[in-house]
Amino acid sequence: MTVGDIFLAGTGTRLPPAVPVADAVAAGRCDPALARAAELRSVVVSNDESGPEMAAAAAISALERAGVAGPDVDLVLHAHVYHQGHEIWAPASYVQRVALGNHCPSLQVKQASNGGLGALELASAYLLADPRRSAALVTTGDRFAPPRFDRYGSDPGTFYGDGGTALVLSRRGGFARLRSLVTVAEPELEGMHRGDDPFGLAPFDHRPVVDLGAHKRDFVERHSMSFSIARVGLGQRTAIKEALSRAGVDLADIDRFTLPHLGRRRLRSGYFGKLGIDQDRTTWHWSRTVGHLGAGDPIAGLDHLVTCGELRPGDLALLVSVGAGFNWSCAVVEMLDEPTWATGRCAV
Ligand SMILES: CCC(=O)NCCNC(=O)CCNC(=O)[C@H](O)C(C)(C)COP(=O)(O)O
Repeated sequence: MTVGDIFLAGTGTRLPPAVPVADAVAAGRCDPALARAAELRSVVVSNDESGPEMAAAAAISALERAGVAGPDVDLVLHAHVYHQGHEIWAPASYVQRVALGNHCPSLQVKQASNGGLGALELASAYLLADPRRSAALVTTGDRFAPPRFDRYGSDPGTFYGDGGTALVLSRRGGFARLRSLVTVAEPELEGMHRGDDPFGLAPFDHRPVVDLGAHKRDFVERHSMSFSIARVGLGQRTAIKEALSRAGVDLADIDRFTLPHLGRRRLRSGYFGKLGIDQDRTTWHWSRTVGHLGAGDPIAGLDHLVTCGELRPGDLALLVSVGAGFNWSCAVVEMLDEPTWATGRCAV
């Protein structure tokens, strides 16, 4: 999508305290070999707040920064990956009630870890479809808590963190402009997160803990690792290339990259080397203290880069995202102003 006049008016994150990976290793909660390969320093872990509660808190911050209130918002999209705390329930309506109190449509978006940018793409199209619409709220929120999810071992190579993120899109203006947003899909890879398990009747029918490693092993046994690596790499490269092209820029024009909060091994094999991305211009140095926030990595990464003053007016950011399916979204964002929350003060 080459986007017309869609602006980013405000971002917000709600991240709980960081737990050092070394502590998890010492306590026997994290495999030392996985910790050595992932090279994360810590993951943020919620002891009390659920994904929707953290999403709502992030939304309140983003709306305040954007100067946007309930009556201005024409759509709420809440993206998530994992259990939201209740069974038959509407977490998007919870975020809407707590953060907005308005009456526009509110929906959940599930596109695994690509859900944040997937929601951004849908919200952009929704705003462009009707000139009377002016703003949309996109949130993400997840809490990857045990016993059913092992944040260090359920997806070997990725350590998961808990948190909420929010982004306010506006047609009236903002600190940045959405120059392009492209999504590429490859459903041939959906089996990589399903494996050989039959379809169940209820969550966790077949295994007590999420085990994406087992599903990947089943898939690779049938389709080979070379096929998997090649198709995953092709999809990511295609999304990046198309997003750059539609924005009329090259990779060399990009000042900062928000990358998926994967471990270092996965980033090295899938991003740094393959795409020729200088890791010092990415969010890796920060994401290695946070962990994978499910659908929230791109919004959290952008919020971090802006808050830390790493993105200045005129700079370009490439938001790079991937989700089981697979789906890959990439967005080019052009910084227009220095927002008030760009304090330059942030922990890394
Ligand atoms: C909900 C989880 C989710 O959507 N995660 C995003 C998709 N997963 C990833 O991108 C993680 C990296 N995995 C891969 O690239 C593929 O599984 C490969 C290409 C098979 C490599 O696997 P690895 O050897 O790193 O386990």
